[in-house]
Formats: sequence, C-alpha cells, structure tokens
Amino acid sequence: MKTINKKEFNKYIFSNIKETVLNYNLIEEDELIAVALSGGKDSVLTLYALNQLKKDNKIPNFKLIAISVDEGIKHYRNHGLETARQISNELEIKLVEKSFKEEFKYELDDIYSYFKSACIVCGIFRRTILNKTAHNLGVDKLATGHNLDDEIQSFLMSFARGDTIKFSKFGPKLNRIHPKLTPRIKPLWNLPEKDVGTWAVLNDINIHLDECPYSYLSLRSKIKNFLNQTESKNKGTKRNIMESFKKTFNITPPKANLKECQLCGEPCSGDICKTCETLKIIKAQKKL
Ligand SMILES: Nc1ncnc2c1ncn2[C@@H]1O[C@H](COP(=O)(O)OP(=O)(O)OP(=O)(O)O)[C@@H](O)[C@H]1O
Repeated sequence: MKTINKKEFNKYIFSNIKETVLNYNLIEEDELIAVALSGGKDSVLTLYALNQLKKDNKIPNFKLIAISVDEGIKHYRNHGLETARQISNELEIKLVEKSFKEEFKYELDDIYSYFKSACIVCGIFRRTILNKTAHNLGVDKLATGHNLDDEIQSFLMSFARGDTIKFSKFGPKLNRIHPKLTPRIKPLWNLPEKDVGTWAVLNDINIHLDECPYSYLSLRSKIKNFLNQTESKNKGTKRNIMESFKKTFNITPPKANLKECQLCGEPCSGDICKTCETLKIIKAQKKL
C-alpha cells in the first residue's frame, strides 16, 4: 500500500479548502462566521481549516464561533458533543450548545417513530435551531461541513425525488434571501469525503466516526452506497458527476418570496413553517 506523506497531504487539504473559500468569496472582511460543529470529521476539519485561514490573515479580521446541537440520540451524539467541546477548547473558539429538548421539549429518540424517516424531522429541527441561534448571535454566515460527496448525494436525491427546486441549493454558497435567514457556506464543497477521513486518521484527530443509528433508513444512505460502489469500480465517477453538475446546472434560484411563520415568526414559504407543522404532528401523536 502507498504511504501518504502527512505534510504534503495536509498541504493539499488546506489549500483545497482555502481555494474554495477564496474563489467563491465565501468569507469577507470583518465577518462573524459560525461553524455548525457536530463533532464529526467534516465539521471538525471545517473548524480547523477556517481557524488556519484566520491565522493566515488573508481575509482581514474575520471572527469564528461554533454551534453544536444535541438532537437527543442516545449512544451517538454525546461523543460528538464531547469532541466539539474538546476541539473548540483547544482552538480557543467559543462553542454555543443547543438542544432539541431545550428548544422543542422533545428528544429525537422519543419522536422519530411518528415519521417516515427520522432524518426528515431531525433535519427540519436542526436547520431551525442552527439558523435561529446564528441569527440571534449576529452571525454573518453559517459554515457547514458538507463535502463533495454530500453535495452530489443531495443533487442525486433531488433528481430521484423530482424536486428540481432544490437544484438551486447546489454550490458552495447560499445567499441571504430573508433578513432572518443566515446564509450558508460549504468550505469543503470540493473535497471528497475519503480525503477528509484520511486527514483525520493521519493527524490523529479525536473525532467520532460512528454513523447515526437512524441514517441507514434514508434515501441519502442508499445513494451514498450506490456512489461508493460505483466509485470503487470506476475511479473518478464522483469527481465527474460534480464536474457535470458545475457545467450543466447554472441555476438562478427562483425569486424567494419568504414570509414569517404565523406561529413562531421564523422565515418560511407558507403561512406556517415546517418546524411548527412538525410540532403539531408530534403533539397529535402524543395525544393518541
Ligand atoms: N448536531 C449538529 N450540530 C451542529 N452542526 C451539525 C450537527 N449535525 C450536522 N451538523 C452540520 O451539518 C453538516 C452535515 O451534517 P451530516 O449529518 O450530513 O453529517 P456529516 O456529513 O457526517 O458531517 P460531520 O462529519 O461534520 O458530522 C455537518 O458537517 C455539520 O456542519
């Protein structure tokens, strides 16, 4: 097996991320950036890389904080949260912790069975908490650890569901479309997941590598397995899919006409936001 030169590999990883940040103008002078930190390898690398970029001072005076969300998944999230605390402490970056329990009164373990897939309710609640927290903290952009694999999985999921509106979420930067909606950036957008894993192992980073116990049920996991199998037989498939998307889909997002939810005031496209609709379903189920 070929041995990997750690120094060269780290150089490749950090210059790949730096290139994405600079080429797509993900971060600007004086901005406050929050990293959505799960404690998994992708968001941990995002925090390390943005911290390195801050030290390089190529973008003057930008500031970093981290936000972690405890969804309430026994034997899974605790390890991630410990990692998040340890790494933010090591890098001297403020960590803000939130939880489903504190925000919505329910843990994911108690409510997932009311839904077709736990990932749906988990994603809705997590997006709301991350956005609300970032907005309340005056954050300019929220950085997630989405990598090249995540991006092409999302794209193929939109194809599989015929949900073409989601194509407009493709790309490393989602602009502000409502004053209460914090723009998202994906510094790892052009980095394959395998390389993130190699970085973590080579550098002995104390991350939690467990898969979420609910993820195997999702469409994402099926597409992920399909892509991994295809890539192992046809090297370069994932990178080619990404390049095809970049060339073919130059989509202008539809003009967003977002309102504010009549129940909670968070931005949404209808009268009631997805989070409040989901909470209604849970309350109805609890009464049965
Ligand atoms: N509990 C959480 N708290 C804060 N941010 C989260 C949390 N879960 C996910 N995220 C953010 O969303 C991104 C994508 O989440 P996903 O669940 O797909 O995990 P992932 O691809 O395994 O990433 P990671 O390795 O960072 O966990 C993460 O990289 C992270 O930035």
